[in-house]
Amino acid sequence: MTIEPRLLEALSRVQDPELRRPITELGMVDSATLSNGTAKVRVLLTIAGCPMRSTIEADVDAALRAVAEVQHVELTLGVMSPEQRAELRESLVSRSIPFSDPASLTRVISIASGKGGVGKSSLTANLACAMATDGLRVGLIDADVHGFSIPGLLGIPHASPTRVDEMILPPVAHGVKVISIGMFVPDNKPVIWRGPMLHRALEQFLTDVHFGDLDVLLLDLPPGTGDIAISVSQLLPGSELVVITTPQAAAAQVAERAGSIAVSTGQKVIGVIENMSWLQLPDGSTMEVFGSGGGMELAHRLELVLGTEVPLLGQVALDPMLRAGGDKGIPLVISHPEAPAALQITAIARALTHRPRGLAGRPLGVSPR
Ligand SMILES: Nc1ncnc2c1ncn2[C@@H]1O[C@H](COP(=O)(O)OP(=O)(O)OP(=O)(O)O)[C@@H](O)[C@H]1O
Repeated sequence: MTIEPRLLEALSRVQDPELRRPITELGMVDSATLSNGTAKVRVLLTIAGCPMRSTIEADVDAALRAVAEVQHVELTLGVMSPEQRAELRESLVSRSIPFSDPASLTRVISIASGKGGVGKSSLTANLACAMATDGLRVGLIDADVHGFSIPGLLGIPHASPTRVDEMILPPVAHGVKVISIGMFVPDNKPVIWRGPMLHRALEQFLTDVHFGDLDVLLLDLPPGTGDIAISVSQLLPGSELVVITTPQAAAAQVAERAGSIAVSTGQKVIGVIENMSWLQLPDGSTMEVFGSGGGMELAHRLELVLGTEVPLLGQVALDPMLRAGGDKGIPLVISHPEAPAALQITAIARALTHRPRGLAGRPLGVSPR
């Protein structure tokens, strides 16, 4: 195997679109020679039917043509042998959950709600896209076993992960690496597993799915205080919780239960988001369709229960375009980033990711009830 150093340098700038690592590090460059202005390169794909074949081909071609001495490119594509794939897998797959390592720099944030329909999944999808738009490396796990809506909200309702032997590569939508329990059950049927089955499924996701280095991992939890919330706290002890509510007093009371689960799981509740806070009318006035004050009330209640500071991270207006964006699979923060609701979500995303080391989630010195 010969690899010409100038070509190697150029090829090190080509990333495998799924593994997000330079192809030179993944053992994909089989040979690369340069003679009389012709670069002859052989690149090995991880699997025969690699869906990213043409992207890799184009990226390699462009990288080689950027080398001053190269006038012609002769690129051939091959496929890794089972031994080469095993070697690659060994280098990538860790048998433990990378995000539970105390040294992990990934911020893990679970999004919870007291009941369904408050916009938890819509906000999670938009928050993830807002973070990715800000240049962060974002993963999103749809753990809402009662209704896997995240792939649809992100425009990839039928996407399935790519498998390289036992390694699972998540599909990417709007710059977010997405995995959903729905991608592993036949016909996207709701899952009726409970307790240990769910725990095992989540554990497998977190271990086998290769997310690569992430800045943030968001989890869309099922509404209420179910088994998944407990599993998340056990499998990802460093994970933090955000609770979504609507402005209605009754909704805030139900949401308090979802937040106060943190007392027993030991998770930090880092804030509350109030969704559907008001509707902007054509004359410029606002209508509080679902009442007001629920977000603030929930934040106060959780502070009392948990004995830690729980800020209201923001309020998001009702916006028919947000609903339409969800139906089309293009989140509002992407399609209409200037819309008030999109700006509110982006501000919350920034508050979550650029949090100064404040009191949020830390004991206030008040005894929990
Ligand atoms: N701010 C908003 N403005 C307008 N529509 C919204 C807003 N937030 C959510 N919706 C709409 O409300 C409905 C419920 O939202 P979503 O499915 O995200 O809720 P959820 O809390 O995740 O529910 P579940 O947990 O039952 O899946 C959807 O049709 C969604 O488009």
